Amino acid sequence: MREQARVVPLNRDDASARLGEALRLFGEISEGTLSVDREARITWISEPYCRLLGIEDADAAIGRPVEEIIPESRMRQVVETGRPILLDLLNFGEQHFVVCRVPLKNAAGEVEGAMGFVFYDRVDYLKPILDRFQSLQVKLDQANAELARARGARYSLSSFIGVSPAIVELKSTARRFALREGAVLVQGETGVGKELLAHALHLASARASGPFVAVNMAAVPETLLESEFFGVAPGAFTGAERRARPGKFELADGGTLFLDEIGDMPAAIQAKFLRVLQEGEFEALGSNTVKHVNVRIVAATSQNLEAKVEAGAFRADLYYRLAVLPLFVPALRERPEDIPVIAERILDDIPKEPGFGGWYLTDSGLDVLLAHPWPGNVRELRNVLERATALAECEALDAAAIRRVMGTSGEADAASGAEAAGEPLRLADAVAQAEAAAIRAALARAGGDKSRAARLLGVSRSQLYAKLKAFGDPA
Ligand SMILES: Nc1ncnc2c1ncn2[C@@H]1O[C@H](COP(=O)(O)OP(=O)(O)OP(=O)(O)O)[C@@H](O)[C@H]1O
Repeated sequence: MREQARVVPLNRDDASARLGEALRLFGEISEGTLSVDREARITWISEPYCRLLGIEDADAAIGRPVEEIIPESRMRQVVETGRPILLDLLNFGEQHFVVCRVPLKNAAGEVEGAMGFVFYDRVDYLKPILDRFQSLQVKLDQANAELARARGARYSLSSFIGVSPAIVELKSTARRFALREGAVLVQGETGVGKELLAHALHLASARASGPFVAVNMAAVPETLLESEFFGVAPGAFTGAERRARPGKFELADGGTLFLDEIGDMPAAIQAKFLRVLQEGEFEALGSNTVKHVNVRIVAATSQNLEAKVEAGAFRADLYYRLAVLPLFVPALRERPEDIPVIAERILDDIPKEPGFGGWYLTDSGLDVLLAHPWPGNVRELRNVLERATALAECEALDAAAIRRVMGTSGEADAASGAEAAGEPLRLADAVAQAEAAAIRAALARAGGDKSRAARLLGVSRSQLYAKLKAFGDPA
């Protein structure tokens, strides 16, 4: 038996009597009823509604602000605006209710409170819409969970391998910096693990459960950087971009925004960026609404940013904002004691052949690694080991197995490995070798500045970046 709603007597005149009758009817078909006073404090709640909400003592709810009992309630909005919300979905924990909320007014038209009616899925005609809503909600939750996983940081400080005094000290400084809120600037040659360190900083910070969002300045075409960072308001452009799109700042709200290759940030974006760092606010493209975000910045560069500032190619004020907490990752050749431990970890991660015990370096193999200058640092070391294991005949990697994939120039190159092994050189490999050589020469002439190197090569920054990624060894 459904309980009759005990509606406040409203028979002061005909109109209020009719309203009272309507409310009673609503109360009869609804599966829960609630009333609040003009301060949105609960004045009455029906027993079925208490059961739906899992409330044992209805009296204990009386007099409490409605949000204390139903956090997502919008009854306060109804008493504040005097306008009903005739059809709405209310989330309560895992449950979703269809609700209807109406204001209660006195003869003078003043709001005295509000009534809310709840319809659960036992009401047949609501079942299809609730089922559909619930299945969409499940899909949305799954998509959000996947997105959060993809955006989350993957590497903690324990994945940053190193036993050299420089790395031990770097990790201890990073641990302290992680707990602070200032921007971190990670500097070091390409492939030394700056991105890995950025992930680790995020995971060791109070923001660890928030998003980790990365943007590579060199990989995004200059014309798209602004929308990438600040997002696009609905209708900002015609055609494909008609829909709103959040920018990386918004996506990183409550977490960390990692800016890789910060030295490549175009001057036009630098000014806008500085404003966000100073004021914590920005406007999406095509919008004049200011958005506020709480984002921690971790930036990385393999260029000498101070020299860029002196040359006027990077704003000094932005540099000081970014380099509040500076970290420097030394090159691999300056810490040879890290090579055996990093190599061991990399080999552990490489899938083993069935029946194999696992990859390992012989003394002569290790000597070759120790003698190499590693211009591409740990990334190059990883590539060498991956290639060596791909071509190796047994699990022991000796000097010959390593040299074979290092090429005569001492750099990792699968094609030259094949050549050395007497295998025919495919045209694609030959082209790739020539491209890699041209890129290395351009990077050397440009002092590691990828924008300049791209100009020298006559390609865009993003094209150069794509090539570097494809070669796996940008040095
Ligand atoms: N200390 C380390 N321990 C384990 N792996 C490492 C270490 N340093 C770097 N690596 C690995 O080397 C590769 C390159 O690292 P990462 O991309 O972080 O370098 P980077 O300095 O950001 O390079 P770039 O400047 O080219 O973007 C990654 O596969 C990373 O996991």
